[in-house]
Amino acid sequence: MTGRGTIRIGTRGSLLARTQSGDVRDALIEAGHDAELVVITTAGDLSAEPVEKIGVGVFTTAIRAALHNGEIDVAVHSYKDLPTAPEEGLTIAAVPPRADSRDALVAAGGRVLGELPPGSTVGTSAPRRVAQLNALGLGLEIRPLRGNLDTRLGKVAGGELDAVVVARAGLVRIGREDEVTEAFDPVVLLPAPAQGALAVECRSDDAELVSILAELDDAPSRATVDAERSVLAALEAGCTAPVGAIAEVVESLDDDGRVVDELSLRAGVAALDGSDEIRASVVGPVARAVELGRELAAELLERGAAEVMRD
Ligand SMILES: NCc1[nH]cc(CCC(=O)O)c1CC(=O)O
Repeated sequence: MTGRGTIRIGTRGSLLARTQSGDVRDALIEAGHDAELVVITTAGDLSAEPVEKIGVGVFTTAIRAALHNGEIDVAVHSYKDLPTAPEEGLTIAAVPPRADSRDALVAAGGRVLGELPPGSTVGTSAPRRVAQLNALGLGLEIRPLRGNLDTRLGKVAGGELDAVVVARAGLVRIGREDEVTEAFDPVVLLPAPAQGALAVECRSDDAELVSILAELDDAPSRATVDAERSVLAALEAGCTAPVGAIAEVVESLDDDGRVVDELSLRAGVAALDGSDEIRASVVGPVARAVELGRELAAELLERGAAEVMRD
């Protein structure tokens, strides 16, 4: 037990947010600390507008404000929702073991993507998903989609859409992974940088809490997220940009035949209408995660990524 009293964890009110914050609370309790959830309503929860309209960071600003003013001690974010710029006075003290980073299709009739005929309606608002789905050239009708996961899945069950594309991790967290009809290999659809990862944040000057939370950190998960977000930052793009990235820790053999961990990173950008797409990949030391991301972004830019994203 710590002498500091109950650790207050700020969370959005959605089932997904409460579940993932609840996991962090449970991990803290498991480690012998007192912790509780404090639900905070964000502008993103109140608006049905596409995220590109209401702005990057819409889900996280209110929670960070509560952290700054001391209403809460810890914020648990979906890492992919965080702007790439670091927040003054706050520290990401832990990246817990990451969930599946892949995007998932939930289609009527249990169909996979290749079974959807041209003209099928597929709901998703993320420009990254729109662009990559269009680039596949399947003649799909991409429709805007917002709201919590329950609302999104309801559009398929209710017959309004033939399919939706969402993050598989979100469905796993709310116990609805059974509804996934296809988990997209990144070769088909590159996930959002940091998808499936959590960022556990606290005030930088709360040294005691920084070290308590550090016990929840998973180094490989942090390395993959650092690499992916480094691509995004170097492209000067935000979480609503048509940028996909996935990093994985893979085993390889060094010059002496010893098994060593390396970081494999793939990333790409696509034009919203699918008319153009650029992808690249790199493999290197895990300790160079951020540099590898920057190098990959530089290659993408050299090959015209800025122009592709503008189209
Ligand atoms: N943009 C919304 C969002 N932010 C985090 C998740 C859940 C998955 C995750 O933690 O990456 C989702 C839903 C989705 O993209 O389908």
